[in-house]
Amino acid sequence: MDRLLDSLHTAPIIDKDGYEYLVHPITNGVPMLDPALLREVVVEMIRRIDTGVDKIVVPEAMGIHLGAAVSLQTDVPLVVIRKRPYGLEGERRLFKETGYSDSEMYVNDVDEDDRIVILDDILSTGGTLAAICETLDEIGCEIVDIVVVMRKVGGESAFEDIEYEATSLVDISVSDGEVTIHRSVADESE
Ligand SMILES: O=P(O)(O)OC[C@H]1O[C@H](OP(=O)(O)OP(=O)(O)O)[C@H](O)[C@@H]1O
Ligand SMILES: Nc1ncnc2[nH]cnc12
Repeated sequence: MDRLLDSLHTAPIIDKDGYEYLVHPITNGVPMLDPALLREVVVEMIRRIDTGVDKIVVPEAMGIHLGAAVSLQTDVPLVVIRKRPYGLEGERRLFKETGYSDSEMYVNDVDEDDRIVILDDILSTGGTLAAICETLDEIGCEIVDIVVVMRKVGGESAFEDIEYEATSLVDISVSDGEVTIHRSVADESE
């Protein structure tokens, strides 16, 4: 996890209307994503999921590179929850709130009884993952694992109100222009 931990200390932090926002290769694709960093993260994510599931589900946009890499390695099909509707039969709309935006997303191709792994880059206010889990529950899927690269700790999380647990590779806080690392999976092997 050296690459991920090092990259967190060098990532720029910008102000989004008072919200301290980390600009990181995994969460933004900016600064550019080193393949060795992506590989390190994806290997750790795959270690933490049941690869015998029916589908990997990721939200657009910054779940896509992670989901694509995990899908290639595991042969599990990838479903992307999109920010635009296609109007296809069975499409479901969800409403999500994050720390800096409110928006709609659209779920296609997830069916009752599907066994699902959800992946994403970051769990921050939890609004995105809470909305996704609620919608997959309504459809009648089984959410087997939820894995994120980073979890922001120290704030309120909508995700705490729901029955699922998310595994993170690293827990961070972002404050006064600095990232603090609270825990990482690297600690588990010590
Ligand atoms: O826990 P939350 O507060 O919901 O924040 C986490 C979400 O925020 C980001 O997505 P964003 O909606 O900014 O879209 P992007 O992936 O297109 O950058 C990120 O990729 C997560 O999906
Ligand atoms: N890149 C990011 N930095 C800080 N908080 C976030 N919440 C969602 N994405 C984030």
